[in-house]
Amino acid sequence: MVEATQNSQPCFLCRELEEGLLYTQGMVPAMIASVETMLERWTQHEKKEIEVSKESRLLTAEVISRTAFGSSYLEGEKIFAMLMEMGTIMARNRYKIRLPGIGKFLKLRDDLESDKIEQAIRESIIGMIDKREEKMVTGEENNYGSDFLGPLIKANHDIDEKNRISVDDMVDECKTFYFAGQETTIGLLAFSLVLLAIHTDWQEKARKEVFELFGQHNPNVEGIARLKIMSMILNETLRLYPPVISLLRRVEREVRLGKLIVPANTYVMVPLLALHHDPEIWGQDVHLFKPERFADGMAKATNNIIAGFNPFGFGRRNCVGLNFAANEAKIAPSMILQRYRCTLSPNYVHSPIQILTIRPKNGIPIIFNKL
Ligand code: HEM
Repeated sequence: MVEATQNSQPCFLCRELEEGLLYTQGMVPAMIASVETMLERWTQHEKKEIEVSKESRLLTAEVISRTAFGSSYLEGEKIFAMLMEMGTIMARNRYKIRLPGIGKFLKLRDDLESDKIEQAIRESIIGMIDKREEKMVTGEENNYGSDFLGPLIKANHDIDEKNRISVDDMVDECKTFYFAGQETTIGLLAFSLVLLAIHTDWQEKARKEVFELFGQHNPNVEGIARLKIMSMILNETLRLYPPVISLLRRVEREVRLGKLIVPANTYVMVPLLALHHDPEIWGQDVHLFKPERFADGMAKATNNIIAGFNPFGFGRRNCVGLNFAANEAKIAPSMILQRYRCTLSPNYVHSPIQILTIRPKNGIPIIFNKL
């Protein structure tokens, strides 16, 4: 079997917790409030260029801070900055070959720097946890909170050892949540806005759908589930610019893959980007933006090779944040389209680059004109 692999033994209890928390629709109001904060900022910049990748970074940070940690972006700002720094170091060292074992004795500058950042992130997260615990002890609150962090702390205090998670698990969970939840969603939001700004016919179709479902009101859970055009646009964005370009799996026992016999313990890379751009799956127009591919379902879009489209991974280690990301990626453009018509700035230079995830190298300047 080809199995998911991670650096450490996965915390399956944490995964169960994540699934429970992330599949709820209760996070929609916090997402809407975060988009409102962003749009409020935009009122100062109407008709001028807005740097959309920066805005997407702020928005996703605000959404995660509010939904997962019950705080505003400002409180989590330090952690986001440190994680970004850590991401840059990781990307810089990704393809460097090191002799096994030597890293224990010989620390390079980046190793020392990342150890320092990791310790500081840990301290910040433990600080947030301590604050919650203190409020419980003093009676200021009668639970640990209903966001993502609350149930993690509760699980850390579970009297049943089987259900208890360690402090390290809690810290790891928070880091994963901040990191996995932000970098990926920034790419989806930013590139979907680029494509809408270029393909104004699809922008109009999406706007029409948004007005039909919500009018001038904020998106609601029922309507979000019915956004068909928007879903097609987001799928096509994820196909062209998958934030995660490959998956890694370790083969647990010998397995036949087509003509290949793959021995146990081999690492197999699943190249999502290549699959998403394979003309055999998508046709000769594979490089064009054509959301209509997804109009009649996944089987039709992928020429019956459903494994050809997997932006969120697959199997039991697939992305737990899929619904969370889908909600956020539908809410933000819906609320933007209700207010603005957008066009790409002449200063835009198309330059997707992979730094852990796919992102725009030179930013995304877009001009927003009030409807
Ligand atoms: C456009 C947005 C996103 C994309 C494209 C994406 C993609 C992915 C992919 C490809 C994986 C690896 C899956 C595999 O190996 O099969 C993954 C894992 C994961 N994602 Fe996402 N993700 C997104 C958003 C999010 C969000 C918003 C969160 C949390 C709020 C999140 C949390 C996670 C976690 C915790 C894992 C690890 C799951 C595990 O190993 O059990 N992701 N994601």
